[in-house]
Amino acid sequence: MGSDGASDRVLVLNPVSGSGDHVDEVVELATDRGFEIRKTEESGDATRLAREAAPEADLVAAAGGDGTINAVTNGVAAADALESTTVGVVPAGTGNNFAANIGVRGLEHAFDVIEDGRRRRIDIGVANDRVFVNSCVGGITAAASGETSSESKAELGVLAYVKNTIEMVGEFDSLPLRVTTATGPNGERARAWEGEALFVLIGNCRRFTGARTAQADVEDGLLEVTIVEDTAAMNLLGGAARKGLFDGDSDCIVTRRTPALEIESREGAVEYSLDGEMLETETLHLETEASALEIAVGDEYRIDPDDEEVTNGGIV
Ligand SMILES: Nc1ncnc2c1ncn2[C@@H]1O[C@H](COP(=O)(O)OP(=O)(O)OP(=O)(O)O)[C@@H](O)[C@H]1O
Repeated sequence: MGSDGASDRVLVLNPVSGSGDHVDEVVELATDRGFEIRKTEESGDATRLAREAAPEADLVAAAGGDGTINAVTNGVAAADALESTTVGVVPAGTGNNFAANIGVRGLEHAFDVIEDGRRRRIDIGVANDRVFVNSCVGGITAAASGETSSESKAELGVLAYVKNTIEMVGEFDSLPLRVTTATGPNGERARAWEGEALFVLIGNCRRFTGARTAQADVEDGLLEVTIVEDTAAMNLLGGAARKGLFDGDSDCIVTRRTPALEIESREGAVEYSLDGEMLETETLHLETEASALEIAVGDEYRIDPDDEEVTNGGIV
């Protein structure tokens, strides 16, 4: 307890995330470590609970999946407390992509990390007026974003991800989009892409290309944009997943790194998934806020995931 009676550490617990069997263990671990526990009772509670807790708490932890982390971060941002409040991640969801990307391996490990781990200030993505930490995806991926199998295979590369999602969804419509990316930190020299997209994938902490690691550099002030044109789907459905495509080295995959972009639909509203939480809009403005969020990270978290010396667990 703080001197004014407010809790220094609050845990926002989603009791229905994942398979819902984490509650007893999380409550025990959190109680032992002096957390005040606030359980969600319905959809939307996590943001409100975090917003109420953040002005007083030094740390607000989110126990749930990526959607709960997203909600808690939005709550801390809404309280205007990102400067003063650290966010902790307790992975109790289905996919737990964000937790894996910041080196948090399980429930007990999460509390050890909060206790002893490093603190890093990472970028957040802002999509219209909402925050995301891991990724924002539009297209058929958005519809399938709750599915673990598709999520975990993202590490295999963008085409494996696309192929898997197509198989899961069964049918899809491509999106007529115009995507304008800023190439400089202040938005100068915009570049535009226009066409039929099967997916548009924007990674903050998460990358969709076939790189060695699924974690993107989340301290570089840039979003990693991957647009998959619908010709890629045709190739895939014909079984022609050519190897070169996995690196984005293809006519049908456009990749950009940018601090800001705008996606306009030329045919009505598009559904996007922000860390698994849905948003429907015709125009989406995305930008990074560099170093905006302080989080507790595990040993396996890499500032630069492409750094050869550290991608193999720190062994040179
Ligand atoms: N008490 C509750 N009852 C019903 N729904 C809830 C409750 N608390 C949160 N939710 C809903 O849970 C969703 C978030 O789930 P979350 O993403 O954390 O878990 P998951 O889907 O199991 O995991 P992952 O995203 O890692 O695959 C939100 O959309 C939110 O509306």
